[in-house]
Amino acid sequence: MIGVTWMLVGAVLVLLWAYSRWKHRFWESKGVPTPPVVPFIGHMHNLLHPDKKTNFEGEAYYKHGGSKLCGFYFFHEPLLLVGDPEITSHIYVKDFDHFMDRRSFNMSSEKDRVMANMLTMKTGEEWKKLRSVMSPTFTSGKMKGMFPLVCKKADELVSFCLKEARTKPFVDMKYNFGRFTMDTIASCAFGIECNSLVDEKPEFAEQVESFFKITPGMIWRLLITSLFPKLGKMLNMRLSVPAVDFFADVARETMRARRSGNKRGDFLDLLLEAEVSTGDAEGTTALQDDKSSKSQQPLDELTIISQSVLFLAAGYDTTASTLAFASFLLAKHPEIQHRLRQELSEMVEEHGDITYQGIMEAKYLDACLMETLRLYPPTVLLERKCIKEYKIPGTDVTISPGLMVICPVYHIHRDPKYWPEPEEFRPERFLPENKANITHLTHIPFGIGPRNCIAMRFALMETKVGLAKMLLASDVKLAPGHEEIKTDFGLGLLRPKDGVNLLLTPLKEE
Ligand code: HEM
Repeated sequence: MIGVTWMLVGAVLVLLWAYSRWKHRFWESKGVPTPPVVPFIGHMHNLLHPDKKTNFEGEAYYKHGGSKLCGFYFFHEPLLLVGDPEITSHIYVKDFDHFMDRRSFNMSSEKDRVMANMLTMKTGEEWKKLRSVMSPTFTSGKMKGMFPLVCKKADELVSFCLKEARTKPFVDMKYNFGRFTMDTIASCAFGIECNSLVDEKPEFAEQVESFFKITPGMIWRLLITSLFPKLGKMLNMRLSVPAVDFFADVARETMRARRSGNKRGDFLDLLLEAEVSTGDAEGTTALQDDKSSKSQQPLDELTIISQSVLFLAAGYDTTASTLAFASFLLAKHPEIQHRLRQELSEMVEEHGDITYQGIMEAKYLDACLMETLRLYPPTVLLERKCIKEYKIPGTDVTISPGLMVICPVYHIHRDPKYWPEPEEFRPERFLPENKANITHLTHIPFGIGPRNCIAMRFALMETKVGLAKMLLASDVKLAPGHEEIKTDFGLGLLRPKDGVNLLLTPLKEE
């Protein structure tokens, strides 16, 4: 009897193994190279491990995919890594109607309603409608209107950093830039003064940090809800962090105050004005309602709150990390810092102050930021979901709806095929006279095509003002013992791991 049981167990295992082998032949059958695969789990152990993920994708990109195409498996689910710029231009731009969506998550818990309604999570027509309502926030006219506010916050940042430099052995610029970007986005988008640079315990900035901390619990919840959605629903598993509720309350209160108060012409007003008739916060959103899609989109409370929380989170980390990496690179390369300061001083001399036009025309400032974003793109991967069957141009590979396509931004940005001596910090690559040498779609820190970063103009203005004000006020050097930077790739976001510690020397009498 025991012998029969063991034989049955053995037969089941062999069948399961054969099934797994068959599933893992998907890419082979299409002629797409794949790194060695582990039965049942595929490449999941590498893809979910924050420390291994980027190296693994790099190895796949260069060694197996020849910088073009490479197949992965998340358990048995196939994913496609696309590095070739020509194919990328088809998938992300020309044939965007086949790849409009990003990955979807099974968010069945009531507590995930705010996250589930963010622009980043929306799909198809709903995404299109919401994006067109939100896009006017970032026209150049709106940017000019926000410029004085950004300058005010940058002045506060500079005086805070110089004050710290007098009393501390070094200044943690990642921490301070994070407070600056939090205050700036809260002020520009909502008129909220959260004073993160002044408060001893800045609540906004501390809450927002929890969005970016990966915990084992989070990974488990993600795994369970994606592999066993019914179990996730039964257990009412929440994917969003509790800080979402904190920011949702802030957005709700600000919205109510704004309805009865003055308009500022900011992001919140824009969304409130789109709310031409009252939506139902408890039910489906106006964007889901076909009857309401005639001309003007009435936005319901939930949609407005979700986008507000998204802006606070998205506006905080990406720009703060960019500024922190830029200040680190400039401290490491004093000759580049000197040249940049010279350009900035000439700009101030010509325009009398830091002006919108001056900042936008400063070519070396732009080149330094572009080179920082090449070496340290805050978003290391771009994802799209195939929504209609698609034959990849120039290949015999056809992919079906549901398949995820991944563009490895970080590795493309460091591919020696496109960037000679890719590890070197060389802003000249982006000066107007050299820009023609850059291969199209090999510098993509803000993403690609119609679903790229909606706030790119704002992010560039904010980082340029922050950096310019900082460098005009102070010389920056690496603090002893902090000559190298450690990076963290969790959740596909690249951030400095243990802060960016610099020595600041004021350039003017205080
Ligand atoms: C240096 C700063 C920033 C960088 C490098 C950056 C980068 C990106 C990237 C790579 C994407 C994905 C694009 C794609 O899939 O093709 C994205 C999307 C997005 N970003 Fe940014 N971002 C920055 C700042 C900001 C700021 C300040 C905000 C808000 C105020 C913001 C809001 C968004 C939103 C809402 C999306 C989703 C767009 C959509 O799905 O339609 N980003 N960003």
